Order: sequence, then structure tokens, then C-alpha cells
Amino acid sequence: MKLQLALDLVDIPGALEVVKTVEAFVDIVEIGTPIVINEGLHAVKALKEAFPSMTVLADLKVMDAGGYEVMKASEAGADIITVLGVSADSTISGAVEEARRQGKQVMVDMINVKDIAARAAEIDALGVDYICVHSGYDHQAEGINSFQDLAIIKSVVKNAKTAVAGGIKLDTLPEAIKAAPDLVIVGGGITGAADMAKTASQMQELIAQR
Ligand SMILES: O=C([C@H](O)CO)[C@H](O)[C@H](O)COP(=O)(O)O
Repeated sequence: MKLQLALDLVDIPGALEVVKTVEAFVDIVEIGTPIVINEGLHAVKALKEAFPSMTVLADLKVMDAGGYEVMKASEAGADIITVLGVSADSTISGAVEEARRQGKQVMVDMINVKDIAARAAEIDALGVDYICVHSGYDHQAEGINSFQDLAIIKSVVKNAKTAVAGGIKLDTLPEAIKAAPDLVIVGGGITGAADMAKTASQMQELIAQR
């Protein structure tokens, strides 16, 4: 099981500063959607240039033109690009085809998918690399988490790796770990901690103990 740090509410210098602090304790760094909106794919490029050996995920939440957007993110240095599970099969397949051409990976974000089991099975058959259940900021504000959805996708997904995201903190991480995803994604649970490195290191310890 791997740990992904999601960077959302920072600018490029702020993102690089956080990664410098926690790089020893995270496996993947995500340039989150808010950063992409504020800074564009320059943020992906800056992170990859500063940390060339780090796996970088661009959280573009692609909804259309999957092939083109995966191509642009790949050119900027992204290793993994997110596409929405609610988008058309052709968008997801286009993203997968382009990712294969570029030697990159596609993560499908299941945010707002109504029938998680049925859609996860369909998406798994499209050859994506990761399927991620995600309680976004708006759902988190309503008190919704994704732990139950994680158990559901674990029961239907045969090929893709599974991931979980959305409001995970040090105290709720054990619940996520229990369902054995391949990847746990944490944003504010690390970036909002008083000691980011200590928190990320404690998270890795919990993951190692499973
Ligand atoms: O994808 C995210 C969100 O939709 C904002 O774009 C976050 O990166 C994801 O939820 C992880 O961050 P936390 O919820 O703060 O752990």
C-alpha cells in the first residue's frame, strides 16, 4: 500500500516547500485540481523538475477530450493523470490509449458516481490503472466519507489498483487501511498538521504495520 500526498491549497513555491519537508515519507505527490486551476500545468512541470525521481500525479479530473488532456499533462511531466468516472467510456478509453503511448498511467476518480459497483466494473474493463473512491470537499462538508465505497470497489475490481481519498486524517487512516486499498491519498491530513513530516511518517508506519 502506498501513500499519496495531495497538494491543493498552495501555490507552486508552497507546494515545493511542502514536498521538501515530507518527500521521505510519501510515494506519490499530487498536484491537486485547485493548483492546476490557479497555476496550470506549470505546477506539474515545476514539481517534476524539482523532484525528478518523485512519481507525480496531475489531478486534472478530465471529463472530456481524454487523449488530448492526458497528452498535455504527460508533456508537463505527470506520471499519473486523473479522469472522472462519470465521463463517457470513450473519454476514459482515449485517456488510457494516450497514457499507454506516453508510458503513463490513468487514475479514474469515482466522485459523484451513483452506482459505484456497476461503474467500477465497467471502468475496470477499460484497462485503467487505478480506480479511486473519493469524498470531495463538498461531500466531506456533508459528513460523507468513502470507506464503504472502497469496500464495494474492492469486491468488483479485478485488474486496476484501488485508491481512496477524501478527508483522511491520522485518526481515520486505520479505517482506510482495513479495506486494503493499493493507495491512500491524503491532503489536508498532512498539509494541515502542525508537524507535516511527523504526521506523514506516522502514516507510513501505520501502513507498514498492516
Ligand atoms: O481531489 C481533491 C479535492 O477534490 C480537491 O480538488 C483532494 O485532493 C482530495 O480530496 C484529497 O485531499 P483531502 O480531502 O484534503 O485529504
